[in-house]
Amino acid sequence: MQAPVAVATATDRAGRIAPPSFVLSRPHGTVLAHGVHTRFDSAADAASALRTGRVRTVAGALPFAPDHPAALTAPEVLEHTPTAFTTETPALPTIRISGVMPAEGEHVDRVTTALGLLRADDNTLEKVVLARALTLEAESRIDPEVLLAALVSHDTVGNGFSVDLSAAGAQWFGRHLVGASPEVLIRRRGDLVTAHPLAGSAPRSSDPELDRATAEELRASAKNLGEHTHVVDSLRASLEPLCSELDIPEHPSLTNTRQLWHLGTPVSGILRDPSVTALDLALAVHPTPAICGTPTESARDLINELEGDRGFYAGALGWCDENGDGEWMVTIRCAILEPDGTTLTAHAGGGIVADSDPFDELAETTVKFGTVLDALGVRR
Ligand SMILES: C=C(O[C@@H]1C=C(C(=O)O)C=C[C@H]1O)C(=O)O
Repeated sequence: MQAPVAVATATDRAGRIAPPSFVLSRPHGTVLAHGVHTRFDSAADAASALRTGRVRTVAGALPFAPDHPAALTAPEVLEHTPTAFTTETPALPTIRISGVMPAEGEHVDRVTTALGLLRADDNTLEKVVLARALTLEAESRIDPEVLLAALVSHDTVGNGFSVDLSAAGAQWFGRHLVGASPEVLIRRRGDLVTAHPLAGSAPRSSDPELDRATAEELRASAKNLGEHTHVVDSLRASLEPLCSELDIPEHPSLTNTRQLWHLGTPVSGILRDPSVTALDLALAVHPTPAICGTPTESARDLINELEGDRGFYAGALGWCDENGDGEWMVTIRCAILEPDGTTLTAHAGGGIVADSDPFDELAETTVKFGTVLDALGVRR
């Protein structure tokens, strides 16, 4: 294992070294936010403060529901390091599953309800992403940085994040969002805009032949290709007005995590107006049908009715610098750590279309929980 990355430090009022309020580890580098210059619970305010130069940089998380409070901070220092967050794999206390929300049968029922709407002759709903949650209990307190280290060291390419949600207000104070998302919502570097939407999933296998066969089956699956098309079409519609050139391959390619195969499409475009920042772009494309559905409003209403408030699950997290550059990930394969440091709530969901099977959908969420559960050594 490599030595930990050197991190610039900020101190709190008592002079203690404060941990970074935001860390996003990616294969090509890590971004850390230190100290707090301004907190924003409104993404629109943060976006306008960036555009007008009132703040130089912003990092944090956007919720699933665009009208709910965001957890964004203009930090004192936004630090970039050239590698993934490398660290020793930490020792973790025993963590066990303490709750399943809703019960598995209820998730199957919710998917069945959605299928009734998706299959109705007079219905316009084409896709909806339904999720469920697990609560986890640790035997002793865990720091978010330790969870981050565990997540990054379990991820095959070094993805991982930890975000202090305090900026979103009293309800979120002291809570942290931790996870390892494989999905790039949007990235801006100069006038180059890229995204890597994922939709369509199949479980990995330890048998290499079966693993390959599953991947090839996914690539040819009409149901999964259909799920994927919704996301690509939505990104095209959001990005076309903002980009002078937009390159979207006709067919998705295979991509994987330790637990899953996904269909993914590398999207790239050239930004028309250089004053549009990475945060503006994230707000323009979120929520995509990878985590919400098609049409957006009907899917969001159904999610609200069946699941209630998702908080920061299925939102976005990332950063934007003084040049307007930045990277935003889709907030999946994640959990919220409570201020007590021992309770976590993990979420996982999947896209439902007319030819989905409710039990396969339940199984897909179970595999997706694996990202967090495997990294934290939770026995199932
Ligand atoms: C919603 C999640 O994942 C999303 C849904 C996918 C699908 O339905 O196939 C695949 C990747 C993600 O865009 C999740 O992990 O919770």
